[in-house]
Amino acid sequence: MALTSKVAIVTGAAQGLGRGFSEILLQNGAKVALLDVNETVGKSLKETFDNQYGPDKSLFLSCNVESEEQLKAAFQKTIQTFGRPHIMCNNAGIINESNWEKAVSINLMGVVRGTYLALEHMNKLTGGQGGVVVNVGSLAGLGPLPCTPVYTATKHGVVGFTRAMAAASDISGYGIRFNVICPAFVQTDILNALYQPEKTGQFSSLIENTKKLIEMYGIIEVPDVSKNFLQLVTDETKNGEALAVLQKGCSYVTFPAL
Ligand SMILES: NC(=O)C1=CN([C@@H]2O[C@H](COP(=O)(O)OP(=O)(O)OC[C@H]3O[C@@H](n4cnc5c(N)ncnc54)[C@H](O)[C@@H]3O)[C@@H](O)[C@H]2O)C=CC1
Ligand SMILES: CC/C=C\CC(=O)/C=C/C=C\C=C\C=C\[C@@H](O)[C@@H](O)C/C=C\CCC(=O)O
Repeated sequence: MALTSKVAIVTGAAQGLGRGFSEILLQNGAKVALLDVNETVGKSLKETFDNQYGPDKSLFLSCNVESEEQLKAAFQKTIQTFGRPHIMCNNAGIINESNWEKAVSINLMGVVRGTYLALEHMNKLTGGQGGVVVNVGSLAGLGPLPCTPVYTATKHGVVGFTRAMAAASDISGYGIRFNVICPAFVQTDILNALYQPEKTGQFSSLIENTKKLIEMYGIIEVPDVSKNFLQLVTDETKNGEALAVLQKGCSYVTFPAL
């Protein structure tokens, strides 16, 4: 998929991986709707992108992915401004084992909400142009992260949901590809949560295990993930793929055929 003039929507775009994904899409000629609950940082990023890529290449929209109404409004505003979307990245996510219902609502339900809205507007069977959805899982979506059982569950859910959507699209002919990116530890603010007892809750005592995992896997930088994200967006042979991104390199996950 060539990205020139394509329309992308990225959730959690204000910072971290979402900012990286948005930036590489802009660098490759796409127009990007930046959705985030953090208005201050999101509006500041929009100013930065305006200076780098021009004022008509990105759009910041305040949006909480816990709200179906706000996501629907963000899609409508994107379509009014740029036209129908071709690319959807459901990236917004948190760590909160204390308020685990919030983590489920954002990390898993927010991905379902965003994916279903993308299907509604991109499905070739209902007038859409087709396209690609890249959901953000985690290495914790492929194996357990002991300090965050619910976060692990949400990410396993994102992986399974995305693979099922890819299979449904293949069978039904939506013309949409669905892939999931599964990074290990990346240098962003979310890592701070691992050291905050109010976020790790009853699993705060596992901090030493977490530190060992971080030592074992290392910490990768956002651009190393963004370049692999771009592969999932542009390579039209990729549907139903889970791409693990580790410090030692990246690999497409082979799942057992049961
Ligand atoms: N940093 C890491 O080590 C890894 C992160 N991930 C995933 O990457 C995604 C992005 O996280 P990071 O960039 O690392 O963290 P981050 O905390 O730097 O960025 C998360 C962004 O999502 C936004 N956000 C949070 N809740 C939201 C909501 N309800 N609605 C809309 N936006 C919301 C935040 O305002 C922030 O801009 C998450 O899904 C995370 O689980 C996956 C693997 C590794
Ligand atoms: C609490 C989350 C902190 C930051 C965000 C995030 O998602 C980071 C995840 C980083 C690492 C997760 C590691 C999980 C490790 C084990 O469960 C393994 O079983 C993972 C499965 C396959 C690993 C493949 C490999 O090591 O080559």
